[in-house]
Amino acid sequence: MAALAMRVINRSTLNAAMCQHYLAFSSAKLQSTGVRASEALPGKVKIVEVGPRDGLQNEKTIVPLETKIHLIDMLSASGLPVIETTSFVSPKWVPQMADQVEVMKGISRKPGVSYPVLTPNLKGFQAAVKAGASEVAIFGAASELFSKKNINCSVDESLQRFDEVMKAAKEAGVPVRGYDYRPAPLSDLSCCRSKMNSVSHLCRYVSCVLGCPYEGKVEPAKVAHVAKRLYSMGCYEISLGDTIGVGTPGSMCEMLKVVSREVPVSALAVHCHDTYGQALANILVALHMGVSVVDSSVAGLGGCPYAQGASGNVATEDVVYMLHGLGIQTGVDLSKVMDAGAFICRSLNRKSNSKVAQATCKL
Ligand SMILES: CC(C)(COP(=O)([O-])OP(=O)([O-])OC[C@H]1O[C@@H](n2cnc3c(N)ncnc32)[C@H](O)[C@@H]1OP(=O)([O-])[O-])[C@@H](O)C(=O)NCCC(=O)NCCSC(=O)C[C@@](C)(O)CC(=O)[O-]
Repeated sequence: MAALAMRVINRSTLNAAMCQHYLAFSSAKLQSTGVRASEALPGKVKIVEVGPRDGLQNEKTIVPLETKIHLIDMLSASGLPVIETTSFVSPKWVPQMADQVEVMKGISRKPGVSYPVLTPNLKGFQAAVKAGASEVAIFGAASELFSKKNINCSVDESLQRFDEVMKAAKEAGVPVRGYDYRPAPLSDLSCCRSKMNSVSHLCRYVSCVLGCPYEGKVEPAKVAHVAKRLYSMGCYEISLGDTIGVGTPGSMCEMLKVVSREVPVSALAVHCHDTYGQALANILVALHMGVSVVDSSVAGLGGCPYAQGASGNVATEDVVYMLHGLGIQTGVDLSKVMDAGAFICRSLNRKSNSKVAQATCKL
């Protein structure tokens, strides 16, 4: 009994210390900007829906093309501003994404919505542009072993490949606005997107920012190094991926503190998998620290084929529910996202991972 009490005390002391650390950092940051704590959360958040790509890439059975297209069209009808649509990666590595050109052809592009696609190298970039992609995402990692398993090269080699993608795009005369484009305030995004619809620009991922399935703990300095390189290459948005969902509010806070010394927080997004049930708490910490772009996956689908044991992304339904509950605007119609979630779960013959969808079903 005494041992149990001691464990409880130790844990609460630890939590209190973590909280104090987080609050001290937030309030120092807030004081320097003159903002009161109650006003600290962003008024608007951009949700990047990754379900059709991150959500489906790990499915063992090939999802029919029509299902993918219908899912994307349902998601765009819900008001989501960005829908990561597919990957231009090797079909030998990720067979589920082999229909990328047909997916791009089949979707009904809604004005004002961005449909980025994943590209690991020059070959993928060229194919994506040929298929009419208006935005591409490159994806690196903060962990050497994960980089090797995921894209078959070291972190440095991957950065060289991304640099090549940038240069080739420039030489080929492909307008890559990512070089000097910075996201406009969210209120201006719709006009900005309509101007960007015909161009390609680059954004995105650093994986394993809070832990690696092969290396364990990842130092925030490594994350900051890769994020800084991507940012200085011209990526307008760097999404920090907790690929295996091991992060906690404490480690998220620590990592963001280090990364935001190198990359402005306005250019950072968070991408949280929910393996340990920490994703919403981690997102809330990120919002308090100034992040206003959040990745999520409808019905909490997903996982990375090269990160065994990683569960899906945080569910879009749950993120929207939390943000709206905090009075934060997203422009997303929750009931329509839930319809999209119900559709894909029926198609895959599986229960939704979204708590909001589960709760609503029971009501
Ligand atoms: C990067 C490669 C291609 C290197 O793969 P490789 O085998 O080292 O490449 P290679 O250059 O030796 O080429 C081998 C073959 O692939 C072809 N190839 C080469 N490039 C392409 C391409 N772009 N598209 C289509 N085909 C391609 C190439 O033409 C050749 O074909 P072959 O001559 O054998 O017939 C491979 O490792 C790959 O495709 N990896 C992708 C892995 C992946 O998609 N992982 C999941 C996404 S990452 C993720 O989920 C994490 C994230 C983003 O969500 C964030 C988070 O949660 O942390």
